[in-house]
Amino acid sequence: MNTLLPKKTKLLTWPVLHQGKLALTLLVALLLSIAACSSGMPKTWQQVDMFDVVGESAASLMALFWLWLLMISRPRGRVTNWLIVGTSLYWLTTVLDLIDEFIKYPADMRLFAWLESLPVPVGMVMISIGLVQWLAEQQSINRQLAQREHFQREHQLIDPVTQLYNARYFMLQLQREIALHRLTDKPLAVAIVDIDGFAQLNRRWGMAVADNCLRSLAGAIELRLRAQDLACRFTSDRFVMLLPETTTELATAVIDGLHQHSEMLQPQPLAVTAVTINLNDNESADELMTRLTMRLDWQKRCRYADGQGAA
Ligand SMILES: Nc1nc2c(ncn2[C@@H]2O[C@H](COP(=O)(O)OP(=O)(O)OP(=O)(O)O)[C@@H](O)[C@H]2O)c(=O)[nH]1
Repeated sequence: MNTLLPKKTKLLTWPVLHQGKLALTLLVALLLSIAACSSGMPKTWQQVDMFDVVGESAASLMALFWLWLLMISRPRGRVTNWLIVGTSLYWLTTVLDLIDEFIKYPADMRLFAWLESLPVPVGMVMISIGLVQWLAEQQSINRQLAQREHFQREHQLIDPVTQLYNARYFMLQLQREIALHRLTDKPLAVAIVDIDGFAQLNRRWGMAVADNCLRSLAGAIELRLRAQDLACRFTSDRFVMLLPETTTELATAVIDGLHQHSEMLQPQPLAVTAVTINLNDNESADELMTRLTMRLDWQKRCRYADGQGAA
């Protein structure tokens, strides 16, 4: 079952936006009916063809229903005007057609015969123009919706605190870079940076200060990267860097610089543990990241054992 469809369509909504057009159409229908009835003589019951009456009534009711649907569903505008005026013309001719079943006009009176037939093609042409413009309008709306959806998808990949891309985006880019690495065989390095004692920093200074620390570190990381590199927030206090065409020596220099930078950060100096590794042959993105985080955890244990990390 399609759960996107509304459970109940409200057909009895008053067409607030088009009540002027509705009133005008009904007034014209009334005037035409009075003019038609007063211009001819009523037919006897023997002259009335009930099959025709049923057919004409159904056509008239359906046209009125289409008009109503347009009026309750469409906004004001050019496309709507084409559709409503065209459908109104068509409906008015069906009303005259129905009256014609009960009224016999004088033989020399051609006016109502014309009014019954001429507005039909005009109305049909207007409806067709409206439908073509409706199609163009719908395509434009679809394009806008697609752009909005793309924008939202992009924003789901961005960490709201640091405005860096998140882990999901990092993994997508890593897979892409690994595929490129296999073609070019150029070195590919990844680095991970973890703040020491971030939970304690949170407890001591509060969330707002801790968030500022995350932003400062994110800024410091971005400062050290080249245009082709990528930095992302990986988990709570962990950042990852993707460093294409980078040897271990170069990547180590980047994270050494980051150590110095983080110790001078405002509002709070940070101690960080950082590790970098290069992609091995035939290694997948997941395997690379598992190796990287295992190396980081080992490094943290060593730092804490040496008394360098936070308590
Ligand atoms: N301010 C802030 N804190 C966060 C955010 N996301 C996660 N945290 C907190 O970050 C802390 C991370 O704790 P841990 O993973 O133990 O990190 P740690 O205290 O640095 O421990 P080690 O990594 O072993 O040094 C937790 O207290 C989380 O509640 C965030 O967006 N902002």
